[in-house]
Amino acid sequence: MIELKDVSKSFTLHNQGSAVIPVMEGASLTVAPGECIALTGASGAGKSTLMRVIYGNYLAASGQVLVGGLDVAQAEPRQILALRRETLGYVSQFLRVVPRVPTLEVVADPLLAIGCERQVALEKAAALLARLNIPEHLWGLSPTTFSGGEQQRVNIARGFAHDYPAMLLDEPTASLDVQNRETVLSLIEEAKARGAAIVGIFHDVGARDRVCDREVNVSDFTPGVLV
Ligand SMILES: Nc1ncnc2c1ncn2[C@@H]1O[C@H](COP(=O)(O)OP(=O)(O)OP(=O)(O)O)[C@@H](O)[C@H]1O
Repeated sequence: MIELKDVSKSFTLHNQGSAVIPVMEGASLTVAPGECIALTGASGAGKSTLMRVIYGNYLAASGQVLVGGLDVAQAEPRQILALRRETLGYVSQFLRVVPRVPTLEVVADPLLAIGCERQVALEKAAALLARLNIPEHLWGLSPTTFSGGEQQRVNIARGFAHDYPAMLLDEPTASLDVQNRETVLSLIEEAKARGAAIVGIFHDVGARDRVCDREVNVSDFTPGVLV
């Protein structure tokens, strides 16, 4: 479902004499449907960069980045937008809040975007918000004024609204209390059970051990490092 073949990435610092910083070389990995892999490696090793390359935020310098058969490294912007709508979900650590849009709509939005019937989308959004302990009296309000933890849980609800075949999870359990952490781990297990291929960054070792089938150490892809 997700397959990287010999991917490299460098950054060109245009404001610093166009210095070129190679950050990744020979990155290859495969994630099968129903499998969850954890990206590991020291701070600065390139975990977030690899996730952004898969999501199409960063363009790989060479190699293939296949998600559901589409090579993200070669795809047109409209193909990447369709991929993100239908196939590839991304749960980042922070909610990008749109002012004035009620929480229920924020969560239902990915389902409405793929043509799901409105009532069905709102019901699924409500079920997720309830599971993640967002009090019902907040569902009609914009999450702009919510606490950090509440925004994080709204973001997770939104990320799991559509049953994406592939998902990227950036520290999905960071700073959650025990009960909500448990709910998120269950959501990940359910996504795996329905066949989602998942790549995640988990600093929570207990969470990683529970939901991840394998670890991929991105330090192995650091340029100049012999493996
Ligand atoms: N937009 C960018 N421009 C220039 N360099 C970048 C950019 N993004 C990342 N880097 C560099 O790429 C390297 C990898 O960074 P990355 O954020 O992927 O590491 P990480 O493993 O996710 O770290 P952490 O665990 O601290 O979040 C770092 O040296 C970083 O400075």
